[in-house]
Amino acid sequence: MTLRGRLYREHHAWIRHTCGEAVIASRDDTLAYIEQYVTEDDALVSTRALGQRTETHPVSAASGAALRFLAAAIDARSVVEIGTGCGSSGIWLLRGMRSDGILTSVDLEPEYQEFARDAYHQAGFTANRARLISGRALEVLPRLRDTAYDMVFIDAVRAEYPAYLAEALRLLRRGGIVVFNNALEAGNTDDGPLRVPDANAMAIREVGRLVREDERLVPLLLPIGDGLLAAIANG
Ligand SMILES: C[S@@+](CC[C@H](N)C(=O)[O-])C[C@H]1O[C@@H](n2cnc3c(N)ncnc32)[C@H](O)[C@@H]1O
Repeated sequence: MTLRGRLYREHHAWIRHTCGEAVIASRDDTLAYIEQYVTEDDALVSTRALGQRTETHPVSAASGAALRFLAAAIDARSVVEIGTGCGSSGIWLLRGMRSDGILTSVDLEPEYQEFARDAYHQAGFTANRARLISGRALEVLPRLRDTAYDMVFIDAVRAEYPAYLAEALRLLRRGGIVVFNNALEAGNTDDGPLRVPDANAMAIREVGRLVREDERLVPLLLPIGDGLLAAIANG
C-alpha cells in the first residue's frame, strides 16, 4: 500500500473511532463489526440458544439480516426454506416477508420443527404463516409447485447443494432469489494422491461455479456468517 493510501485509511479509521462507530482497521474488525451491526431481539436470542444446544447451527445475525433484507426487497409472499433447524432463519425470513406471506420450511427432524413452531409463535407470528414439512428435502421439493415461489433459502446437506439448486430454479418465479448458507465454509477440496476430497466442500465449490456461470442468474457472494451466496433467477 502507498503511503498516501495508508494515511487515508488510518485517517478514516481514526474518524470512525472518535465518532464511536466501527473501527475498520483490519478485515477481521470489518467482519466482526458487520456481524454485530444488526442485533438480535429476545425471540432470536432464545432461538439461537436452543439452536446451539441442539447443534442445529442457527444462521448468524448478519446472515439473518441479509435474508430479511432480501425477502423485504422483493416483497416476498412465498418462501421455501430447506433446513428449518430450530427456527432462527425462519424468523428472519418471516420478518422480511409480506404480512400475509407463507414460509414453507422443510426439515428431516420433526422435533426441530416443533421447536421452530414455538419460536415463530414467540416471535409473534400466527401459526398460518408457516407450513412445516418434515422429510428429506430431495423427496419433498419435487412435490412443490413450479415457479410458485419468490425466494428459496438453502441450509441443509452441503453435498446436496447442486441438487437443491436445480430444484430452486424450478420453484422460483422470474426475478425470484435463491440463497445458499455456508457458501464459504472451509473444507478440503484437494483431490491429490494423499488426500480424500470432502464431498461437502466439493459440492459447495460446485454450486458456486454453477451459480456464477449460469447466464440466467445474477450472482452475489457475501462474506457474512460462513458465506452467503445469493442469485436472482432471471430465466
Ligand atoms: C444448519 S441446520 C438449519 C439451521 C436453520 N436454518 C437456522 O437458522 O436455525 C440444518 C438442518 O437441516 C436438516 N437436515 C439434514 N438433512 C436434511 C435433509 N436431507 N433434508 C431436509 N433437512 C435436512 C437438519 O435436521 C437441520 O435441522
